[in-house]
Amino acid sequence: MTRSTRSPSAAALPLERPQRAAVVGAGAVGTVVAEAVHAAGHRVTLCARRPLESPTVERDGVRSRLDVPVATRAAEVDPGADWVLVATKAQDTPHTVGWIRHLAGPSTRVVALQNGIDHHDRFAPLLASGRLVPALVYISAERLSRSHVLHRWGRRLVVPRDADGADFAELLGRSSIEVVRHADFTTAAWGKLLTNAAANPLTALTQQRMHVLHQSDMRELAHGLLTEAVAAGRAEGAALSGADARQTLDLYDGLNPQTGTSMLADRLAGRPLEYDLITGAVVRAGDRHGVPVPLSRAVLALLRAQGGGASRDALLGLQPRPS
Ligand SMILES: NC(=O)C1=CN([C@@H]2O[C@H](COP(=O)(O)OP(=O)(O)OC[C@H]3O[C@@H](n4cnc5c(N)ncnc54)[C@H](OP(=O)(O)O)[C@@H]3O)[C@@H](O)[C@H]2O)C=CC1
Ligand SMILES: CC(C)(CO)C(=O)C(=O)O
Repeated sequence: MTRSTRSPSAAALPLERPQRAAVVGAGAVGTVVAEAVHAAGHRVTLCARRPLESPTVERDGVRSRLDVPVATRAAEVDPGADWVLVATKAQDTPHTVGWIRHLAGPSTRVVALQNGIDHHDRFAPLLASGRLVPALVYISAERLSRSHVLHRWGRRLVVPRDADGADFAELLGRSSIEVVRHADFTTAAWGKLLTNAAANPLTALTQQRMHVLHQSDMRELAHGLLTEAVAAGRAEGAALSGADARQTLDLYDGLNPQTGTSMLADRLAGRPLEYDLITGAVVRAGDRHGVPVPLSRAVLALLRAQGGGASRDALLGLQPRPS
């Protein structure tokens, strides 16, 4: 689980001026984070692959329009942004290369707002300029339509505890999103992966919302998947224990049973699933270290059999899928 290392002594210095940010991927997370950057007083452009009219975020029954420009081609946006925030699904990352190469200059920070543990590997082939800031997303949001995002719960992003992480915290300092800087990002990333390791595949495979995990046999399966993920993460150097698996089950218990996951949303919409990013990561780590992960392997096979996923090579940008 995420352990906050935020401390007053680690506070960021104020950024010199309103920053210019581009959010690539105007979906659930991208729209919520763009709204926050805008609310913090910065200039934001939403970069979408198709025209988008009047993006709105709904929260607690209130729908707010996000009044920022939407671009559909890189040439419509000035190069040299201070921040490029990428919030596409992982398998779409290679296709953001045109945006990133156009928008990022030497001092640009490219923030990867995606699930998974290998943000650096995923983005390294795409960055010709600028620096990557991996961000773990504790924001649950769902696209109800292309321009209507329901923000269900969560207002936290976790980044490494370094200078770029400090600037990112400052960027969102005057928004309702909290940026937590973590000194041990491997542990933070595996802690975040735990939140996904059972909930995402099990909701997607059953096409049920979180209430499915209240069923005793599904809860047992969830606990098994989480225990495997803890073991694989530990072998990779993450400071996790069985308590983290139990805390993740507690987190699931505490959620509104009608909450979904990003993978369920993709399954219901017939989009590719990020299985390689989540269950695939557990299986690969298990295999690397000789840690048995039979449940994760079985779940990975089931997810693959749904079709429409993305191979590891595609995720790393080595073999881009056709648009
Ligand atoms: N949703 C959630 O609650 C959470 C999601 N996450 C993670 O955050 C990341 C984003 O997820 P989420 O917001 O749910 O995803 P969505 O599917 O809601 O949004 C992704 C967006 O990216 C756009 N996109 C894809 N390719 C490109 C491209 N080449 N150029 C511009 N835009 C592009 C899509 O466009 P189009 O509209 O055309 O499909 C879509 O609008 C994922 O890694 C996910 O696992 C993490 C925590 C929670
Ligand atoms: C934490 C959780 C489960 C929140 O929605 C998530 O990360 C996802 O849906 O991908």
